[in-house]
Amino acid sequence: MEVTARAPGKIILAGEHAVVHGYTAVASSIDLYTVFSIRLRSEDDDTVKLKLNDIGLDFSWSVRRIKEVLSHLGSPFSSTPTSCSLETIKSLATLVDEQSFPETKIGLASGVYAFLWLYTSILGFKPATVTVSSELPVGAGLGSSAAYCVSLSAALLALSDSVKLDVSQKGWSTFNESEAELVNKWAFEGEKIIHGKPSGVDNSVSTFGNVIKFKSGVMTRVNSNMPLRMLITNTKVGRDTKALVANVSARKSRHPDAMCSVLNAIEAISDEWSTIIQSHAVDDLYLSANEEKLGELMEMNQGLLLSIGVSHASIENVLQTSMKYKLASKLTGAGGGGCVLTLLPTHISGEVIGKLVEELGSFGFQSFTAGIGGKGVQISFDHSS
Ligand SMILES: Nc1ncnc2c1ncn2[C@@H]1O[C@H](COP(=O)(O)OP(=O)(O)O)[C@@H](O)[C@H]1O
Ligand SMILES: C[C@@](O)(CCOP(=O)(O)O)CC(=O)O
Ligand SMILES: [Mg+2]
Repeated sequence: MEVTARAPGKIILAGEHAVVHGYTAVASSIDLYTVFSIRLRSEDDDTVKLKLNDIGLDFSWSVRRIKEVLSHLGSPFSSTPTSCSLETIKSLATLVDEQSFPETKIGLASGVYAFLWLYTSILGFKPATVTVSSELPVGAGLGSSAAYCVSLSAALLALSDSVKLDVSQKGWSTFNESEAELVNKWAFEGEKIIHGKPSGVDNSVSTFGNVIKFKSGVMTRVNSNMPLRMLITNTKVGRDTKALVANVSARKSRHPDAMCSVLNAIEAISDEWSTIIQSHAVDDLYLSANEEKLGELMEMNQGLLLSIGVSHASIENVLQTSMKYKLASKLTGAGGGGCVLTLLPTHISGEVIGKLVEELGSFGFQSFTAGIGGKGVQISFDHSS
């Protein structure tokens, strides 16, 4: 039997970075998925194979070697989500180094550590072939790391004794609330390995889907009543969430009062976002007034993100280009490159959007739209082999 789990990426509508420091963010899932498939191998086949299709890397460890390197942990099984210690990360790095990880892709190694931690903690030392592929750009602000950790945790838990799923179901099925909570907690432990200090907003929205408000580890569902359309532009400038989050923390310790004011202002923007999208548009006039307000909030949020040091020349380029078409934009995710959101109000014509996309394309950027606010993590079972 093969288990497949898929988890969506996300856009942060307001409040990235501030949310790491306990201030509110509003985020939504998007209909681009990361998919993990796990096929258990027979017990006498001593290998765990990992195929990372998007980054073109394959790994193969013998179960015996994994056991040997992690022997200090005793039994790896844990029914409750557990953090990976620094000592264990070092051991996991040994396992990865032994497979001669290419120097040029070393920034991706933490995803493999997260895999090994979640795998051994949830499933123990079972031989298997594991494959991942994603529709999300990796490291571009659309929450690929969270979608990776959520879909991996979901597939592993589906094979463990911790959750009891109906494996005879056909097609995609969802987890119940407490199972989803367990998936979310394990995924957060994986995000910690990749990000250092994640807020938890990305793994929560990837697990539960839809639109959420998130503050100090607590998620609230937001009933969006607005038809939101965003153009997502990938500047293709690479960046690393862990480094950007650490830079903001360093700026906060250098200028605590100024940063506190900025982060409070971001929180006010997030709160207003959630109020506006929950309101029912009584007519077109009301809708376009609300769209205008959201555009202004995006401009203000972007200005504050610039002030905390996470914008980038490529992001500013997207902002200026979209401004020519009187459209508001902001970065999404950690910034420093990656993706930018441009609000597409209902009145905007397809022709104008086409022109904007073409102009952005002339800089080498790639623009696309995605469905906003769909389902969270899902699972499916294939009995054909
Ligand atoms: N499909 C994938 N295959 C391999 N690694 C992945 C994949 N998706 C995410 N990752 C891991 O997540 C990291 C990117 O996470 P991050 O810097 O938080 O950016 P984002 O979450 O915005 O895409 C990568 O360096 C890699 O370790
Ligand atoms: C910057 C931050 O708010 C969002 C990071 O999102 P991403 O990894 O860039 O998709 C960090 C966090 O909330 O954990
Ligand atoms: Mg991430």
